[in-house]
Amino acid sequence: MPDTTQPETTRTRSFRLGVAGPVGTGKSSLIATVCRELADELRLGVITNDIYTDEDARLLRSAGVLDPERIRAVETGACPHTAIRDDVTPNLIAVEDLERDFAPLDVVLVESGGDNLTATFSPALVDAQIFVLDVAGGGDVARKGGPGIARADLLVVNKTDLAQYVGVDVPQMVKDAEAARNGKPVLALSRHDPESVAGLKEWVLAMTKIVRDGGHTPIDPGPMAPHSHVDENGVLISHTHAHSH
Ligand SMILES: Nc1nc2c(ncn2[C@@H]2O[C@H](COP(=O)(O)OP(=O)(O)OP(=O)(O)O)[C@@H](O)[C@H]2O)c(=O)[nH]1
Repeated sequence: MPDTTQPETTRTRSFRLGVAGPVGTGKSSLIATVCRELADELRLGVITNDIYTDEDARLLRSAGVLDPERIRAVETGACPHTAIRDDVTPNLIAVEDLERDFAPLDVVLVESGGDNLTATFSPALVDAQIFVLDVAGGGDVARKGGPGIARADLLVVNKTDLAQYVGVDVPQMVKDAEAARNGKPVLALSRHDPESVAGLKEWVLAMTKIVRDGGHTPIDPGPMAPHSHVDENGVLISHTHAHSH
């Protein structure tokens, strides 16, 4: 018997958690880790965003960490931040379809396409967001700031196992990140370090509870910085201010 004592929204609406960050910092791997660690405790779904392919979704399905049908891809066909900030409709439809098909889901993880340091999710799409950096991008990245680094709900400094090979001082990088974030949490993570993986698991569980209890207000980390990129026809597109597309 369906539970008719609760309003529709609370029965089908999941905690929507965005994962953004520059190309290759480990967003898909982090989502795979969350699924591996929490699939027994939480009912999970995943939406990936790629520009032209469903590669990230296929990679996650092949990792065998979640029922493959709970992992769906949105092909953005445009620069990744458009689909997570400016026109979130295809992503919202994908999230709502997943929530309906597998109701009730506890958490839907939405992976952004790899972009630059400035891409963050709109609060219209996700309730909270993780921004992922990695040590291989250089120890000074955290100091450079940007909306994701400064205001995402969690900043992850990933692949700490590689720090020794790229000459990065992880505690210093974390300290710099904390200084840029006004007390918001920073997690040094490596999938090879069980203690750090436990820290990630703990954060997701705690945030799930806070969002479920209505104790969290989604925030917009801030507008895009001016940037340019080449579209599929090789034409240079410049976005010179926050709302240029
Ligand atoms: N050494 C190490 N490598 C990692 C770790 N996490 C991810 N990687 C590797 O980093 C590379 C990129 O990881 P992905 O998870 O595909 O990164 P992504 O951010 O999803 O990449 P895009 O979707 O292309 O932006 C892969 O070769 C991963 O195996 C980690 O904790 N330690």
